[in-house]
Amino acid sequence: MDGFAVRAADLTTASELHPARLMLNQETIACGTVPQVAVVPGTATPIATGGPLPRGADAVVMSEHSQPAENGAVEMFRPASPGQFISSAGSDMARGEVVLRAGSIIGAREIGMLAACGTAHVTVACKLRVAVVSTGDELVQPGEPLRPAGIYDANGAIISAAVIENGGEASFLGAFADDEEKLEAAMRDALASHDVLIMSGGTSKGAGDISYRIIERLGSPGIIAHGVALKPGKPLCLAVCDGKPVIILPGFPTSAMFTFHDMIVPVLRRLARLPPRVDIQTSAQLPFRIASELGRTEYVMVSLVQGRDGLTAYASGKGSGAITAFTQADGFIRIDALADHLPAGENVQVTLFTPQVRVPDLVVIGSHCTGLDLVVSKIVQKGISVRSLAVGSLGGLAAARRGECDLAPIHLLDAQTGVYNRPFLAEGMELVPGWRRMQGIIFRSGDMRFEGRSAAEAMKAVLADPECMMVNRNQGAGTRILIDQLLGHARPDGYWNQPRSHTAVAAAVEQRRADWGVTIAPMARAAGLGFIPLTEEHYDFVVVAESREREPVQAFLEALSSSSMQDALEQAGFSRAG
Ligand SMILES: Nc1nc2c(c(=O)[nH]1)N[C@H]1C(S)=C(S)[C@@H](COP(=O)(O)OP(=O)(O)OC[C@H]3O[C@@H](n4cnc5c(N)ncnc54)[C@H](O)[C@@H]3O)O[C@H]1N2
Ligand code: MOO
Repeated sequence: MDGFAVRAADLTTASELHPARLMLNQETIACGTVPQVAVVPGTATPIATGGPLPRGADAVVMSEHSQPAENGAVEMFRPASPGQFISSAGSDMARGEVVLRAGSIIGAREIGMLAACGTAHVTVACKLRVAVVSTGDELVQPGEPLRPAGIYDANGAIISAAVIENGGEASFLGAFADDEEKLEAAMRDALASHDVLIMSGGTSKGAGDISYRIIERLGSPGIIAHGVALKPGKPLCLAVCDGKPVIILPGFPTSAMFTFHDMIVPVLRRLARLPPRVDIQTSAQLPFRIASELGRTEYVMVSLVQGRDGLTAYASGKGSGAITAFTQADGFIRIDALADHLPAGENVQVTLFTPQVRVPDLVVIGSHCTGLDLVVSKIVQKGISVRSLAVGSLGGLAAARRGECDLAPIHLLDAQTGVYNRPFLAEGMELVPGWRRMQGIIFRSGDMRFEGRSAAEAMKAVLADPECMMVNRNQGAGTRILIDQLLGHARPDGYWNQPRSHTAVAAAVEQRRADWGVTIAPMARAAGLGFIPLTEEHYDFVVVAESREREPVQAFLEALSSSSMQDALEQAGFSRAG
């Protein structure tokens, strides 16, 4: 404390009425001042917080409890207990005490400890220098324009970040074309200046898959394993070239990531002297049956939602090439190599990506629509967290019945009544109108088989032209019902091309793999395609009764009905309900 160094025995009778009077010594101790004068009985020395205690003193009195007196004296109004406001040497750390153990990760707090001990240099484990290389003729770096048939290099960024997260120092050396000579030179350079080489792509059976052949020339013993019984990740290649690990991860980003975490992370962490990663698990129930390949341990990413009887784990089900599951999933489940499926209702252990389950404020499960993103974005801006799972209208209805979601967006036509959505409601469900989506025939602008024609005329032109190629939709899609109505018994070329999404239909026409298909107006607009309107589809929201009054649900419904949102939806090509 800022005050006076004293002898406690001098102040035993001090009080407001009868203060103790002490003579001031002729020095003031600031921090960093070495005391010269001893505090003898009847004296006090002014001292600053943190100043070293003079010989003889055994307590400090705060200046607030004192008052200057005449003739170089000071009056004290309170007794002091011996040791008061003094930290003695060894109270923080004793001589010989261990302050930091080998193997500790040095962060701000540990650096503080070292600095306080006066330690400027410590011996640390080197960060592994990890070279990251992507391979494939098709790869384009993020930020560059995507050329036809190009694919953005996601693995370079993913693997570099994952290396850093696990204690390494990543140098991303770029994406290399499938040119054996150049790739070999790049691999040799990378190995010369790094401790580990991690590549991705080109490890399965394709003509351009050359990297694993190069490894055999880079050093001994070479390839240790090529192919693992994992899904995703089968073609993983593990090698050691003259003492340095060389890894080729599969090209598909999901496959690359799972094998990286399963097989590479433990090695990197051990080499970096980091403790093993701690995986946190939680149990959940599966809403659907999941089929699995016999003979390969399968990892499936899942998103968790709170159901009535605990957590439900929705599988992402998008396959090795999909990247969105990473950000939408909460974790993954593991299916034994000897199981060919997991039944609906099965209890599973979910390994979490984050230390806790993130329970969202609002859960939306059902049919996806780009219009939905507009509404969701608006309430996310207000700080409401939203989990939106695209499982189709029927999946949404089932989730609503099980109490797993607050809202289920659906667009289901009841063939008997010709009424949308309402006939599908069960007890405890309410329908809130969403918006309408005009379905129609899409084509490339300028195609005279379609340009300026009615739907009937266009269909006549299509059926008269054997060169005209269509793209269909999957069974069960509302759009498929429309297509079948248009075609009657006709089966034009392309009929068996049956993708599962509006986006895929638009892409097929845009990229000239088909000349026409049926999708919604906003999709045609976004892809710059011509459009012949057919009929309007109703996209509405099932609200689960027990959620109706919840604040996030109210916020969603308010955002939905606001005039600014209705304008934004209209601008995006949707039309108002009702
Ligand atoms: N005949 C067989 N074909 C395939 C087999 C097989 O056993 N026999 N295995 C399949 C499995 S399983 C996987 S996984 C893939 C992985 O193959 P590769 O490691 O050779 O990968 P690529 O063919 O180079 O690429 C696959 C896919 O991923 C894209 N890719 C590649 N690099 C990147 C990157 N850096 N960022 C984003 N995307 C990337 C690439 O464009 C391809 O689309 O092989 C199956 N085939
Ligand atoms: O092993 Mo591959 O990753 O299943 O597609």
